[in-house]
Amino acid sequence: MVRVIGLTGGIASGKSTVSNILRGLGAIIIDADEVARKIVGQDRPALAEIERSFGKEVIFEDGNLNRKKLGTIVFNDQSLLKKLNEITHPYIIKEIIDVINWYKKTSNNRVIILDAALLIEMDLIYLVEEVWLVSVPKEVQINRLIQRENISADDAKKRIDAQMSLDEKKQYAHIIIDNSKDVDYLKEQVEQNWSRLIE
Ligand SMILES: CC(C)(COP(=O)(O)OP(=O)(O)OC[C@H]1O[C@@H](n2cnc3c(N)ncnc32)[C@H](O)[C@@H]1O)[C@@H](O)C(=O)NCCC(=O)NCCS
Ligand SMILES: Nc1ncnc2c1ncn2[C@@H]1O[C@H](COP(=O)(O)OP(=O)(O)OP(=O)(O)O)[C@@H](O)[C@H]1O
Repeated sequence: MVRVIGLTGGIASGKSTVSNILRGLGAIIIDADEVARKIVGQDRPALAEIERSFGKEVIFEDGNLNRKKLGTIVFNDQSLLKKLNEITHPYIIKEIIDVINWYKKTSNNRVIILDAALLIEMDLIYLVEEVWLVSVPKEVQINRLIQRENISADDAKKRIDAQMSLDEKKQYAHIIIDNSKDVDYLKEQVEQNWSRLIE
């Protein structure tokens, strides 16, 4: 049997860090950001739709998506973010379901971690048996985001505010992982939940 766990949390809350720990413990990771990058690859229909809606200026000369430019556009305008979601989400959801089904057919006795910032917003909860939520105080989240992306505090806040709030997400969570301290503290909680899961 293949089991599927949803891992969610705001931008830069620490989902990838948790996924890496879980991979080391034997989990299969499906990273929704990676899927989202794949479906806008060159010659993919989603990329053509983005070009039609957002114009040539979000496409590099070599045909690849200018992610930084498109990010700046959509994270400054809710209605444009909605438009981008309407184009990309159906492709992302289809690909995630296809990958889960492939693992279900080809694997046995494994746990899949579906790492998705927008797990709740994209209505993917029905695919998972538990929702694990990575929680960080907003100030810590802003600081980690600024450091990782090298962006301004203002841009970091805009990206955070484009997502469902942590309090709202908590209503859907079975497990809350506290990532306000160091990585050892994070690891301890992840290992505990993994042991409980595979017991
Ligand atoms: C806007 C884009 C081009 C910016 O690309 P960029 O390389 O700068 O960021 P990246 O894709 O690595 O995303 C980083 C983080 O931003 C946040 N984020 C991304 N898309 C969204 C969105 N539509 N709404 C809210 N937050 C988002 C997530 O926390 C994500 O982990 C890109 O994020 C995108 O195409 N987004 C739409 C697809 C999507 O919803 N992806 C998230 C799937 S969970
Ligand atoms: N406990 C921690 N202490 C210090 N830094 C941390 C901790 N956890 C994560 N980080 C750092 O914070 C940043 C965000 O973490 P990570 O990339 O895992 O978040 P994420 O939720 O996967 O982000 P995204 O939403 O963009 O996918 C990274 O630079 C990571 O190295």
